Amino acid sequence: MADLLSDDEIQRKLPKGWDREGDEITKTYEFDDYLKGIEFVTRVGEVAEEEFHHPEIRVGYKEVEVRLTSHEEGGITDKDIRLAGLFDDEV
Ligand SMILES: C[C@H](O)[C@H](O)[C@H]1CNC2=NC(N)=NC(=O)C2=N1
Repeated sequence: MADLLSDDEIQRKLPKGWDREGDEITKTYEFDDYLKGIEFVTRVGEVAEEEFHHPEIRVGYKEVEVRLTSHEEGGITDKDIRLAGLFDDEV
Protein backbone atom coordinates (compact mmCIF):
# COMPACT_ATOMS: atom_id res chain seq x y z
CA MET A 1 0.00 0.00 0.00
CA ALA A 2 1.29 3.46 -0.89
CA ASP A 3 1.43 6.21 1.74
CA LEU A 4 -1.13 8.99 1.70
CA LEU A 5 0.41 12.32 0.68
CA SER A 6 0.20 15.35 2.95
CA ASP A 7 -1.52 18.53 1.77
CA ASP A 8 1.89 20.14 1.17
CA GLU A 9 3.20 17.13 -0.77
CA ILE A 10 0.09 17.13 -2.98
CA GLN A 11 0.44 20.82 -3.80
CA ARG A 12 4.15 20.38 -4.50
CA LYS A 13 3.77 17.25 -6.67
CA LEU A 14 0.54 18.09 -8.53
CA PRO A 15 1.32 18.35 -12.28
CA LYS A 16 0.50 21.65 -14.02
CA GLY A 17 -3.17 21.90 -14.98
CA TRP A 18 -4.35 19.45 -12.32
CA ASP A 19 -6.45 20.47 -9.32
CA ARG A 20 -6.96 18.87 -5.91
CA GLU A 21 -10.56 18.37 -4.83
CA GLY A 22 -10.78 16.65 -1.45
CA ASP A 23 -9.47 13.11 -1.79
CA GLU A 24 -9.14 13.38 -5.58
CA ILE A 25 -7.00 15.10 -8.20
CA THR A 26 -8.72 16.13 -11.39
CA LYS A 27 -8.12 17.63 -14.81
CA THR A 28 -10.44 18.46 -17.70
CA TYR A 29 -8.88 18.05 -21.16
CA GLU A 30 -10.26 19.99 -24.14
CA PHE A 31 -10.37 18.58 -27.69
CA ASP A 32 -11.15 19.88 -31.19
CA ASP A 33 -13.90 17.35 -31.68
CA TYR A 34 -15.82 14.72 -29.75
CA LEU A 35 -14.10 11.67 -31.25
CA LYS A 36 -10.64 13.01 -30.39
CA GLY A 37 -11.82 12.94 -26.78
CA ILE A 38 -13.06 9.39 -27.17
CA GLU A 39 -9.70 8.33 -28.66
CA PHE A 40 -7.96 9.94 -25.68
CA VAL A 41 -10.17 7.99 -23.28
CA THR A 42 -9.06 4.77 -24.95
CA ARG A 43 -5.39 5.64 -24.48
CA VAL A 44 -6.02 6.62 -20.85
CA GLY A 45 -7.80 3.33 -20.25
CA GLU A 46 -4.86 1.38 -21.65
CA VAL A 47 -2.41 3.22 -19.38
CA ALA A 48 -4.69 2.70 -16.38
CA GLU A 49 -4.88 -1.01 -17.06
CA GLU A 50 -1.10 -1.29 -17.54
CA GLU A 51 -0.57 0.50 -14.22
CA PHE A 52 -3.58 -1.20 -12.60
CA HIS A 53 -4.69 2.13 -11.18
CA HIS A 54 -7.96 3.41 -12.61
CA PRO A 55 -9.47 6.88 -12.91
CA GLU A 56 -13.04 7.98 -13.08
CA ILE A 57 -13.69 9.51 -16.51
CA ARG A 58 -16.52 11.79 -17.59
CA VAL A 59 -16.84 12.32 -21.34
CA GLY A 60 -18.45 15.57 -22.51
CA TYR A 61 -18.69 17.31 -25.88
CA LYS A 62 -15.07 18.15 -26.83
CA GLU A 63 -13.91 17.61 -23.24
CA VAL A 64 -12.88 14.74 -20.97
CA GLU A 65 -12.72 15.03 -17.20
CA VAL A 66 -10.37 12.63 -15.38
CA ARG A 67 -10.46 12.09 -11.62
CA LEU A 68 -7.88 10.07 -9.65
CA THR A 69 -7.77 8.82 -6.08
CA SER A 70 -6.29 5.74 -4.39
CA HIS A 71 -9.37 3.87 -3.21
CA GLU A 72 -7.54 1.28 -1.12
CA GLU A 73 -5.57 3.95 0.74
CA GLY A 74 -8.54 6.28 1.01
CA GLY A 75 -6.88 9.35 -0.45
CA ILE A 76 -4.19 10.75 -2.76
CA THR A 77 -0.90 8.85 -3.17
CA ASP A 78 2.10 8.94 -5.47
CA LYS A 79 0.24 6.48 -7.72
CA ASP A 80 -2.29 9.20 -8.53
CA ILE A 81 0.45 11.77 -9.18
CA ARG A 82 2.28 9.32 -11.43
CA LEU A 83 -0.85 8.44 -13.44
CA ALA A 84 -1.66 12.15 -13.88
CA GLY A 85 1.69 12.64 -15.61
CA LEU A 86 1.21 9.55 -17.76
CA PHE A 87 -2.26 10.72 -18.83
CA ASP A 88 -0.85 14.12 -19.78
CA ASP A 89 1.64 12.32 -22.03
CA GLU A 90 -1.30 10.76 -23.93
CA VAL A 91 -2.79 14.08 -25.10
C1 LIG B 1 -8.46 -4.61 -5.63
C2 LIG B 1 -8.30 -3.19 -6.15
O1 LIG B 1 -9.46 -2.77 -6.77
C3 LIG B 1 -7.12 -3.13 -7.14
O2 LIG B 1 -5.97 -3.44 -6.44
C4 LIG B 1 -6.88 -1.75 -7.77
C5 LIG B 1 -7.67 -1.51 -9.02
N1 LIG B 1 -7.55 -0.13 -9.47
C6 LIG B 1 -7.47 0.88 -8.56
N2 LIG B 1 -7.62 2.15 -8.94
C7 LIG B 1 -7.61 3.16 -8.05
N3 LIG B 1 -7.77 4.43 -8.47
N4 LIG B 1 -7.47 2.90 -6.74
C8 LIG B 1 -7.31 1.66 -6.23
O3 LIG B 1 -7.18 1.48 -5.01
C9 LIG B 1 -7.27 0.56 -7.18
N5 LIG B 1 -7.09 -0.71 -6.78
